[in-house]
Amino acid sequence: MGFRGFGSACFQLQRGSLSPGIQMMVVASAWILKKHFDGFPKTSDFELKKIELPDLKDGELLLESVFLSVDPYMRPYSRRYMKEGDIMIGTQVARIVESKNPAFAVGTFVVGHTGWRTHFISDGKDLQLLPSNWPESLPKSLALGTVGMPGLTAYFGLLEVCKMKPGETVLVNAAAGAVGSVVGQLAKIGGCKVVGCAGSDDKVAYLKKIGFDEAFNYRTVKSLDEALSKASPDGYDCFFDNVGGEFASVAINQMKKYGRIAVCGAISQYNDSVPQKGPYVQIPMIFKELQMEGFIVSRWSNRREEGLQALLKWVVEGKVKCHEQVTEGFENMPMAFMGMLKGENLGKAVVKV
Ligand SMILES: NC(=O)C1=CN([C@@H]2O[C@H](COP(=O)(O)OP(=O)(O)OC[C@H]3O[C@@H](n4cnc5c(N)ncnc54)[C@H](OP(=O)(O)O)[C@@H]3O)[C@@H](O)[C@H]2O)C=CC1
Ligand SMILES: CCCCCCCCC/C=C/C=O
Repeated sequence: MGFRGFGSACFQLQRGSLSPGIQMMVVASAWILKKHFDGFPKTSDFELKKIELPDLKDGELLLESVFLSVDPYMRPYSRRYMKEGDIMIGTQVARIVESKNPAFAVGTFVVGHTGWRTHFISDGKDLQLLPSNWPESLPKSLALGTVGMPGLTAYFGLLEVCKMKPGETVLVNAAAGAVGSVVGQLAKIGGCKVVGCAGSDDKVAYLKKIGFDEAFNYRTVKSLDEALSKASPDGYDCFFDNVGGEFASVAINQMKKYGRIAVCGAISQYNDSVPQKGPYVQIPMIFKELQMEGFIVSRWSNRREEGLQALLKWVVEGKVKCHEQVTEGFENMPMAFMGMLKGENLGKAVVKV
């Protein structure tokens, strides 16, 4: 596994560390969406704010973020679900530093969904515990990646949407990223041939290292159509689409009859101010009798434990390899987010506080 930058968590101020009876104010840092993104996000769209946290009430916990996730969905979600001035949406692995809730012990690590902030207060209801059999030696940051939401996206997208079967050929784009790298490895475990596309030669080398049968750099091939055809002359049974746009328009023509397309993401369109125009999907859909289904991973929230246990087992057994792109420092959240959108990450992009 390629891990970088692990170390101890950083405290800003720890309440309860002074003499009994003396309470220190905890000040959280938070990144705010100052201005809605127009095109590609800019540094000036974000603002770092300080938030004073109140004393804990009975039943509450104080948590400090240890790792925070930067994900593509934040770009389209911000426009749809956030207003200017809101804390940036997001998920973190956090450690409980103070507890007035007997169900949660100080020192426990959990996954929270409270956005880009260093500290927060919770009543525990919105927190997800890491699987109880999480090995001590396994980085907890993986709960944001391979053994977290992106891994679950790969797992349910392949099993339930692509309905992959042994012997089939699976195509995945953004293949060296958080979701794509798991898609390819799960498809191999499932007995498929796997073709992956990524945006640099280093990423292509990584895909081959982790077992992809064919991989190419979509930025440097002369013709995407020819490269797809060369990688699988008989076409594709399953297409796990993370990218959308022009890539998907070309790939759809290489599907086999009755092929299945899982529309997972459309990152090539997230920063468009003006929507892209066709080619349109209807003609290949009709003549190849394709199934094309969009999905959001939360559809399978009731099977989260099943997915996490399967992913955790494969990771522990070494059957699924993980790589993380770790950016150091909470102050670098916007940079890490923008870098991920530009393709600077290999594997899951996370920030270590
Ligand atoms: N439906 C769902 O429930 C979920 C959907 N998703 C979606 O899955 C996709 C992958 O997410 P995730 O694995 O977290 O992110 P990644 O770790 O794959 O990071 C994003 C990658 O996208 C690629 N990329 C960026 N811009 C473009 C572009 N214009 N054309 C082609 N590729 C581009 C870059 O890789 P490269 O260098 O190869 O270009 C970049 O590294 C996203 O579309 C995301 O929105 C993610 C989670 C859940
Ligand atoms: C506050 C964090 C909510 C996490 C939601 C994750 C859902 C991701 C769905 C992704 C869609 C497209 O990228």
